[in-house]
Amino acid sequence: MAVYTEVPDDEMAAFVARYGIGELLSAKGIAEGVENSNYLLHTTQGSYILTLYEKRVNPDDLPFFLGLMQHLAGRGLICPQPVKDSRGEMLGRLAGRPAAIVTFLDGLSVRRPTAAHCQELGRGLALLHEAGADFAMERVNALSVPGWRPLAHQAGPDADKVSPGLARRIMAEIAVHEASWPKDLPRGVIHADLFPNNVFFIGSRLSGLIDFYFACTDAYAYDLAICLNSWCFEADGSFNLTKGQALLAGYESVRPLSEAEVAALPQLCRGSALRFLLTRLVDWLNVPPGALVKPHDPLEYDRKLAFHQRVLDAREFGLKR
Ligand SMILES: Nc1ncnc2c1ncn2[C@@H]1O[C@H](COP(=O)(O)OP(=O)(O)OP(=O)(O)O)[C@@H](O)[C@H]1O
Ligand SMILES: N[C@@H](CCO)C(=O)O
Repeated sequence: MAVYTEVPDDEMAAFVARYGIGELLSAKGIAEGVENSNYLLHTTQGSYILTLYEKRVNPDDLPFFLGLMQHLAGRGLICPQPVKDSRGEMLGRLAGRPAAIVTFLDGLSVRRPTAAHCQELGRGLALLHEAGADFAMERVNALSVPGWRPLAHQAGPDADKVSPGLARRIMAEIAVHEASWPKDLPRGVIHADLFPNNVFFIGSRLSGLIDFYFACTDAYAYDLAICLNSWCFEADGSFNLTKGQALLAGYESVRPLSEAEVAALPQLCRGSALRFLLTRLVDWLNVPPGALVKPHDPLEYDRKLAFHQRVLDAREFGLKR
């Protein structure tokens, strides 16, 4: 994560003191990520992550995110667990922002996932879907089709400064999905941002999932599409069929896809590429002055979108049927 909000030392220590997690020894801003401000805390009792929720997080959604992590951890999924303060509250306020402390997970994220990592990830994603199936709360995916036109307007004509013709390409793509987005697919809790930086491994074994702040209620296969996009392309822009096959096989080893999900996968991949192109574009054009953040390249997702516009069948992602 990034650091948008600096917290004075005395405020930080007073905040941590309310949680019964020992005395604060150090608090370091974490430069990775783009969404919220994160600090790695060391206390006399161990390590924790402090998150201050920023612009894209609606405070009304925080009970969903924190409740979900608690629910998934209770179902045996390895994910951060929100820590309660002395009044039993998971959500606090620090430096003018909503804030929470969660447990620290061991493991490392991989920059260049192998097919074995993709297989583990696929399995982990399906386990997440199963573990979330009986979570009682719902959250609309604010970054699905109805959210794309407002994002495109936010970027406006400046999109063409990033790549000539981009504004027009985006509007044409939005129109395609508004007219034909698949409905009635199996749905439930999805992570919606399970990129390699949000998945930890110890050796080749998946050891934990983090960053549930885009989680929502949506089609399971859309989560798979997000992972195909973020795990299976190479740095040269090519799609790695072996990785796609491994990811899908890992997923189906736990939760086989229905025919409708298989048929919808090419469009879901296309829409997911557009979603990340749009949010990255808006962020690229609006870096807050002084923030410790490195925005992601929107054009990476423009190239992925171009790939998906030519895909006709999920077998082109490595699906073996
Ligand atoms: N519970 C945790 N345990 C260990 N490390 C964590 C934990 N939560 C976050 N981190 C560390 O902080 C970094 C940023 O966290 P995270 O990915 O949640 O930020 P973000 O701003 O939401 O990022 P993104 O760009 O993926 O949305 C991670 O890469 C990881 O190194
Ligand atoms: N994972 C996202 C950032 C968080 O939404 C991206 O890479 O664009």
